Amino acid sequence: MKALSLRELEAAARALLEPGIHDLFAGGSEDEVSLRANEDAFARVGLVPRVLRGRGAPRLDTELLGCRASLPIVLAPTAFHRLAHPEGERATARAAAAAGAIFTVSMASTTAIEDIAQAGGPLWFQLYLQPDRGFTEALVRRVEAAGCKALVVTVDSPVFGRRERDLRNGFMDLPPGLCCENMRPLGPDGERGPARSIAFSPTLSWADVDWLRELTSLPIALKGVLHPEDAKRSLDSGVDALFVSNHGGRQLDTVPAPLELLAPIADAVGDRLPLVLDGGVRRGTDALKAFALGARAVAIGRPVLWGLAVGGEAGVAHVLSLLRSELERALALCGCGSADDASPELLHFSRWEPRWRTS
Ligand SMILES: Cc1cc2nc3c(=O)[nH]c(=O)nc-3n(C[C@H](O)[C@H](O)[C@H](O)COP(=O)(O)O)c2cc1C
Ligand SMILES: O=C(O)C(=O)c1ccccc1
Repeated sequence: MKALSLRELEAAARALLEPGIHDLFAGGSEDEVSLRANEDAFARVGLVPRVLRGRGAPRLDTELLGCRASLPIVLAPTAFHRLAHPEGERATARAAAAAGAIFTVSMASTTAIEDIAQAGGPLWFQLYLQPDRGFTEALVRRVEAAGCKALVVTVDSPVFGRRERDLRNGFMDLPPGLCCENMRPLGPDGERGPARSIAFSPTLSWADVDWLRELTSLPIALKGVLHPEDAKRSLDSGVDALFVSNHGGRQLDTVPAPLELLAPIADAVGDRLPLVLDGGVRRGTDALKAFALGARAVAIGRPVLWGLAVGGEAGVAHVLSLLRSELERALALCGCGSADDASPELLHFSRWEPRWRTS
């Protein structure tokens, strides 16, 4: 039976996945306060539709970091797709390409970027800047050669968040036969060396972003910027976009939902930087709320893994098709002809108190 919603797909994936893998995907850090906050934030904002605006069937196509996309929903970088399905990132990439969606490949992908690029769709590449600049530079060249259109530098991980589900389950590393394929340095004849582990470095600073800016002409997005002062600071480093993200509640716990932090960031950067929001986007209405608060696009993490687990390429295609039709419907019901038509006037923030008629 085909899932009618991402909620149904989540339940189907849970039933199929080995519990430890399910927890690895589903979990957040520490008390999972941020994890819960992400979805809750969308439920707490209401939509107040405008009527009779005659905007016609909504258009979803957009351009982001020089990439055309058929919808403003990006696949967020998530590690280890081959734990969800044997075809892993190849299946994800084929589904994204067929849907005209941008796929952000994780540095921790279990398929090499060159193999993922075979699918032919628009790709961005997510990078954890490594203290070994020589390695980072070689990887950037590799990613450029593979045809990736942008780098997404994750800046919310100076250390790895404490994921207590994984500690309890004893998930330590990938099983034999799987590794982070992009962490295997290429030799002179393209042969792949042993995989290095990904370093998370608390010494990274804006100077490293400046270094990367000099190194490549690819557009650069910073992922995990949540403070308006950091958003402003990023304007000085020549970056091209920001992902407003709390890493799906997997890094610092008790960070508020990105949806709640979006407006001040949009104020801080104005029209100078496009914003991509991720965390808890499960419905077309969620995406619409993010657009109304200043996001140019949203990104989805876990739903892609649910789709993969349930149906490989077809499962991911189903995720994208559900969200596409939900977003079209939400826009039409709000009287919007495109995501650009969404504005805060559509939003209702409840401070509801009963007021009784007394006379
Ligand atoms: C299993 C899993 C693996 C992830 N791996 C990465 C990663 O390798 N790099 C990264 O920047 N973010 C990673 N993220 C965070 C996502 O890019 C994204 O910020 C988050 O999943 C969005 O929230 P959502 O899952 O509620 O849609 C991962 C998230 C999950 C759930
Ligand atoms: O799980 C994550 O959130 C994540 O970012 C990650 C990064 C590297 C390896 C495994 C997971």
